[in-house]
Amino acid sequence: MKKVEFSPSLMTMDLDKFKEQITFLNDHADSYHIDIMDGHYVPNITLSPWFIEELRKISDLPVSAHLMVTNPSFWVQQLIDIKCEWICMHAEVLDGLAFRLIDQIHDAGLKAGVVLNPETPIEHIFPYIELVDKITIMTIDPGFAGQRFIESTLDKITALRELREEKGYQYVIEMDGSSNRKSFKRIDQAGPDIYIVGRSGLFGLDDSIEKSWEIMCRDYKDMTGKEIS
Ligand SMILES: O=C(CO)[C@H](O)[C@H](O)[C@H](O)COP(=O)(O)O
Ligand SMILES: [Co+2]
Repeated sequence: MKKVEFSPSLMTMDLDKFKEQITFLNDHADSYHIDIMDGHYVPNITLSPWFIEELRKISDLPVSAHLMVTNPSFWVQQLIDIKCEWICMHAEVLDGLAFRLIDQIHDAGLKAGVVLNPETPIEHIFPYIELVDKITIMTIDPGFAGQRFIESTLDKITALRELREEKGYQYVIEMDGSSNRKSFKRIDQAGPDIYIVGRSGLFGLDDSIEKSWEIMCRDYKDMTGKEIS
């Protein structure tokens, strides 16, 4: 059974404890989730390629950029330039661009992901599903932490797992949005490979990142019976 991975969403970390939290998470998390928003695709602005370069000064963990932007071509090149391991684009802004950008990311030796909003069906990406390395299912409306968990989106995770099994596709499945004690059980039943954990599932649990991680592990075990190794 492949190990489930946990990827902290650093837009929800405590920036006044940046070095302390990253130093601890380097030994516990599987990767970092970096939300890049342009204030247009979503009404918010958060992290950036510059933030990734600052992070890389004290971390070697893989970085996955979640692009919530209207013009992905602009941001993809910037992320290629800094060799961001995973570049994940919203399917809703890829019409006429998907094959070109996925090729561009792969030609740079990096991994291409696609992200689906709650109302976007998995059928939307069928034309290029066999090309992507990761599919992220938004379990909330994008743009902010603390949003309502949309349970019906979990059906897409189950469908993607079954499709991967049936067709032999290679993508990993990631969930993004309000994963925490209240939702872990239902998310686990859907079966993603990667959990994004943000304020509600990790950083907001305690003032100490060590304690927050301990509480998250306890919450996950209480709700799923599984250890976060
Ligand atoms: O994409 C995002 C928001 O649009 C973020 O990666 C996460 O969903 C967000 O950080 C989740 O935080 P929460 O406290 O679990 O809501
Ligand atoms: Co995200």
